[in-house]
Amino acid sequence: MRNLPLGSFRASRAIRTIGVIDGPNMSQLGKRNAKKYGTIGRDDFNAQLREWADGLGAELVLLVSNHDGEILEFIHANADVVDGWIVNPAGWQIYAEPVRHALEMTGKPNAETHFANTVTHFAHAQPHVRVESGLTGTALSLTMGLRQYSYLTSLIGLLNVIDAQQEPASA
Ligand SMILES: O=C1C[C@@](O)(C(=O)O)C[C@@H](O)[C@@H]1O
Repeated sequence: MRNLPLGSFRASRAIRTIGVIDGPNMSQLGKRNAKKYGTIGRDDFNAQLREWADGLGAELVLLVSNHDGEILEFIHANADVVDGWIVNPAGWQIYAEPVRHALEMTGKPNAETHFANTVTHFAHAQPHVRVESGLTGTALSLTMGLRQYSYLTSLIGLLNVIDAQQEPASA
Protein backbone atom coordinates (compact mmCIF):
# COMPACT_ATOMS: atom_id res chain seq x y z
CA MET A 1 0.00 0.00 0.00
CA ARG A 2 1.20 3.51 -0.79
CA ASN A 3 1.06 6.41 1.56
CA LEU A 4 -1.00 8.83 -0.49
CA PRO A 5 -0.73 12.58 0.20
CA LEU A 6 -4.44 12.91 0.95
CA GLY A 7 -4.13 16.01 3.13
CA SER A 8 -4.63 18.31 0.14
CA PHE A 9 -8.22 17.03 -0.27
CA ARG A 10 -9.17 18.79 2.96
CA ALA A 11 -8.48 22.36 4.07
CA SER A 12 -9.22 21.89 7.78
CA ARG A 13 -6.65 20.32 10.09
CA ALA A 14 -9.26 19.40 12.72
CA ILE A 15 -9.29 15.73 13.62
CA ARG A 16 -12.76 14.27 13.08
CA THR A 17 -14.12 10.90 14.17
CA ILE A 18 -16.02 8.88 11.60
CA GLY A 19 -18.05 5.78 12.36
CA VAL A 20 -17.81 3.20 9.59
CA ILE A 21 -20.42 0.44 9.52
CA ASP A 22 -20.26 -2.54 7.18
CA GLY A 23 -23.34 -4.77 7.27
CA PRO A 24 -24.01 -8.44 6.51
CA ASN A 25 -21.50 -10.43 4.46
CA MET A 26 -19.08 -7.51 4.24
CA SER A 27 -16.94 -9.57 6.64
CA GLN A 28 -16.42 -11.88 3.66
CA LEU A 29 -14.66 -9.37 1.39
CA GLY A 30 -12.17 -11.17 -0.80
CA LYS A 31 -14.47 -14.21 -1.03
CA ARG A 32 -17.42 -12.45 -2.68
CA ASN A 33 -18.12 -11.94 -6.40
CA ALA A 34 -14.92 -10.30 -7.66
CA LYS A 35 -16.76 -8.57 -10.52
CA LYS A 36 -18.78 -6.58 -7.99
CA TYR A 37 -16.50 -6.35 -5.00
CA GLY A 38 -12.99 -6.69 -6.38
CA THR A 39 -10.47 -8.92 -4.67
CA ILE A 40 -9.41 -6.96 -1.59
CA GLY A 41 -9.70 -9.03 1.60
CA ARG A 42 -11.29 -7.80 4.82
CA ASP A 43 -8.08 -7.26 6.78
CA ASP A 44 -6.42 -5.38 3.90
CA PHE A 45 -9.52 -3.25 3.47
CA ASN A 46 -9.59 -2.36 7.18
CA ALA A 47 -5.93 -1.34 6.92
CA GLN A 48 -6.66 0.64 3.74
CA LEU A 49 -9.53 2.49 5.42
CA ARG A 50 -7.35 3.40 8.39
CA GLU A 51 -4.56 4.58 6.11
CA TRP A 52 -6.94 6.81 4.15
CA ALA A 53 -8.44 8.16 7.37
CA ASP A 54 -5.00 8.85 8.75
CA GLY A 55 -4.00 10.72 5.58
CA LEU A 56 -7.16 12.84 5.78
CA GLY A 57 -6.97 13.61 9.50
CA ALA A 58 -9.77 11.35 10.70
CA GLU A 59 -10.07 8.67 13.35
CA LEU A 60 -12.27 5.70 12.60
CA VAL A 61 -14.54 3.64 14.78
CA LEU A 62 -15.24 0.62 12.63
CA LEU A 63 -17.89 -2.07 12.92
CA VAL A 64 -18.21 -5.02 10.55
CA SER A 65 -21.25 -6.99 11.64
CA ASN A 66 -23.72 -9.59 10.47
CA HIS A 67 -26.12 -8.76 13.32
CA ASP A 68 -28.66 -5.96 13.04
CA GLY A 69 -29.03 -5.51 16.83
CA GLU A 70 -25.28 -5.10 17.14
CA ILE A 71 -25.34 -2.40 14.45
CA LEU A 72 -28.11 -0.52 16.27
CA GLU A 73 -26.25 -0.73 19.59
CA PHE A 74 -23.03 0.45 17.92
CA ILE A 75 -24.84 3.49 16.53
CA HIS A 76 -26.44 4.25 19.92
CA ALA A 77 -23.12 3.85 21.76
CA ASN A 78 -21.16 6.04 19.35
CA ALA A 79 -23.77 8.73 18.72
CA ASP A 80 -21.82 11.29 20.77
CA VAL A 81 -18.41 9.99 19.72
CA VAL A 82 -18.57 10.44 15.96
CA ASP A 83 -18.86 13.50 13.73
CA GLY A 84 -20.43 11.51 10.92
CA TRP A 85 -21.03 8.04 9.54
CA ILE A 86 -20.13 5.99 6.51
CA VAL A 87 -22.66 3.18 6.24
CA ASN A 88 -22.78 0.20 3.95
CA PRO A 89 -26.04 -1.51 4.95
CA ALA A 90 -25.32 -4.27 2.40
CA GLY A 91 -28.35 -6.60 2.15
CA TRP A 92 -30.16 -4.72 4.92
CA GLN A 93 -30.66 -1.77 2.64
CA ILE A 94 -33.99 -3.38 1.69
CA TYR A 95 -35.43 -3.24 5.22
CA ALA A 96 -33.18 -0.65 6.76
CA GLU A 97 -35.78 1.31 8.73
CA PRO A 98 -34.38 0.61 12.24
CA VAL A 99 -30.86 1.53 11.12
CA ARG A 100 -32.18 4.64 9.39
CA HIS A 101 -33.99 5.68 12.58
CA ALA A 102 -30.89 5.09 14.71
CA LEU A 103 -28.69 7.13 12.36
CA GLU A 104 -31.26 9.91 12.16
CA MET A 105 -31.46 10.10 15.97
CA THR A 106 -27.74 10.83 16.17
CA GLY A 107 -28.19 14.01 14.13
CA LYS A 108 -24.87 13.31 12.42
CA PRO A 109 -24.56 13.16 8.61
CA ASN A 110 -24.35 9.70 7.08
CA ALA A 111 -22.82 8.81 3.76
CA GLU A 112 -24.36 5.62 2.32
CA THR A 113 -21.63 3.71 0.55
CA HIS A 114 -21.52 0.54 -1.55
CA PHE A 115 -18.78 -1.35 -3.34
CA ALA A 116 -21.05 -2.36 -6.22
CA ASN A 117 -23.41 -0.31 -8.35
CA THR A 118 -26.57 -1.56 -6.68
CA VAL A 119 -28.82 -0.21 -9.43
CA THR A 120 -27.23 -2.54 -11.98
CA HIS A 121 -27.05 -5.25 -9.36
CA PHE A 122 -30.80 -5.26 -8.75
CA ALA A 123 -31.63 -4.74 -12.40
CA HIS A 124 -29.69 -7.92 -13.18
CA ALA A 125 -30.90 -9.94 -10.22
CA GLN A 126 -34.57 -8.96 -10.32
CA PRO A 127 -35.31 -7.07 -13.54
CA HIS A 128 -39.04 -6.88 -12.72
CA VAL A 129 -38.54 -5.30 -9.30
CA ARG A 130 -37.17 -1.86 -8.54
CA VAL A 131 -35.49 -2.00 -5.17
CA GLU A 132 -34.08 1.11 -3.59
CA SER A 133 -32.13 1.35 -0.40
CA GLY A 134 -34.20 2.33 2.62
CA LEU A 135 -31.34 4.47 3.91
CA THR A 136 -30.87 6.79 0.95
CA GLY A 137 -33.84 9.05 1.68
CA THR A 138 -32.25 10.50 4.80
CA ALA A 139 -28.59 9.96 3.92
CA LEU A 140 -26.33 12.88 3.12
CA SER A 141 -25.04 11.09 0.04
CA LEU A 142 -24.95 7.86 -1.90
CA THR A 143 -21.70 6.57 -3.39
CA MET A 144 -21.53 3.25 -5.19
CA GLY A 145 -19.83 1.21 -7.85
CA LEU A 146 -16.25 2.28 -7.19
CA ARG A 147 -15.48 -0.79 -5.10
CA GLN A 148 -13.36 0.16 -2.09
CA TYR A 149 -12.81 3.61 -3.57
CA SER A 150 -16.48 4.41 -2.89
CA TYR A 151 -15.40 4.66 0.76
CA LEU A 152 -12.50 6.98 -0.06
CA THR A 153 -14.87 9.21 -2.04
CA SER A 154 -17.39 9.21 0.82
CA LEU A 155 -14.70 9.91 3.39
CA ILE A 156 -13.28 12.91 1.51
CA GLY A 157 -16.74 14.37 0.85
CA LEU A 158 -18.10 13.71 4.32
CA LEU A 159 -15.10 15.28 6.07
CA ASN A 160 -15.35 18.41 3.93
CA VAL A 161 -19.10 18.71 4.61
CA ILE A 162 -18.53 18.29 8.37
CA ASP A 163 -15.72 20.85 8.26
CA ALA A 164 -17.96 23.35 6.49
CA GLN A 165 -20.75 22.77 9.07
CA GLN A 166 -18.44 23.08 12.06
CA GLU A 167 -16.17 25.86 10.76
CA PRO A 168 -18.36 28.01 8.53
CA ALA A 169 -16.31 30.35 6.34
CA SER A 170 -16.34 33.88 7.76
CA ALA A 171 -18.20 36.41 5.63
O1 LIG B 1 -24.08 -7.12 0.34
C1 LIG B 1 -24.14 -6.25 -0.50
C2 LIG B 1 -23.01 -5.32 -0.68
C3 LIG B 1 -23.34 -3.96 -1.23
O2 LIG B 1 -23.87 -3.14 -0.22
C4 LIG B 1 -22.03 -3.32 -1.76
O3 LIG B 1 -21.24 -2.87 -0.95
O4 LIG B 1 -21.80 -3.31 -2.94
C5 LIG B 1 -24.37 -4.07 -2.37
C6 LIG B 1 -25.62 -4.77 -1.89
O5 LIG B 1 -26.57 -4.83 -2.95
C7 LIG B 1 -25.30 -6.17 -1.44
O6 LIG B 1 -26.45 -6.77 -0.87
